[in-house]
Amino acid sequence: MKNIEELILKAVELQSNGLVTGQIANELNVSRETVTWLLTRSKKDVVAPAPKDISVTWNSVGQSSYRLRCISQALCDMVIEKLERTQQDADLVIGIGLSGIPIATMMAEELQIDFAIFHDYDDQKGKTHQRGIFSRNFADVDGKKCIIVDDVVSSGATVTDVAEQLREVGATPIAVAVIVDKMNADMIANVPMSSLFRITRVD
Ligand SMILES: O=P(O)(O)OC[C@H]1O[C@H](OP(=O)(O)OP(=O)(O)O)[C@H](O)[C@@H]1O
Repeated sequence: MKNIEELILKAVELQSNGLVTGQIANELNVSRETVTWLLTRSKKDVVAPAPKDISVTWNSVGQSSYRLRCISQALCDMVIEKLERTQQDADLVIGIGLSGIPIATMMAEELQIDFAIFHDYDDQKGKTHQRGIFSRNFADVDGKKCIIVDDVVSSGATVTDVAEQLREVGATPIAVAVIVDKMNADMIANVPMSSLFRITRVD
C-alpha cells in the first residue's frame, strides 16, 4: 500500500465486499478508528485530522518462503537470546492465524519443538468481547511453556487473549515474537516480547 489514497480505495473495496470495520482494520493492520477515518475521507467530507496510526504491509516478505524463513530464523535468534538469559526452555511455538502461522511453523522446525495454532476470533463486535481458540489438529498446549508468534501487534488484544487462555489451561507463555510491534513495548500480557521492528511515534 503506497499511500493514503490507495489505503482509502482498499478500505472502500473491502467495505463493499461486506467486511465490517473490525475486519477491515485486521486486513489493513490499522486501528478501527483509522478505518472509520479512511471511509469517511473517501466521501470527501472529512474535517477531523487523521488518527495517529501506522499501516503495515509485509507482503514483500510473505510472498517468498525463503524470506519468511530468514525472518523466522532472525526471530528465533532473538527469542533464544532472551530465554537463555532467564535459563528457560520452550516446549512449543504457537502461531496466531492467519499470518503468524507460516512464521511459527518455521520457528518450531528451527527450534525442534512442537507447533500449535490459535484461531483468532474474526470479530464483528470487538476482540475484547470474543475469544479465539486453540486448534485441535495441532499440538496440545496444556501445561506447556509456549512461544507466541504473530506478524503484527497493534492493540495487543490478540496476544493478550492467547496468553490469558494459555494460563487458564496451566500453560506458561514465556515469550512473544512478532515482526512488527506497533505498541513499542518490552512486555505484553506480562510476557517478554521480541520484535524485528518497533514503531515509535515522535510527534
Ligand atoms: O494487536 P491486535 O490489535 O489484536 O491486532 C493484531 C492482530 O491483527 C491481525 O490479525 P488478523 O485477524 O487480521 O489476521 P491475519 O493474520 O489473517 O491478518 C494481525 O495478524 C494480528 O493477529
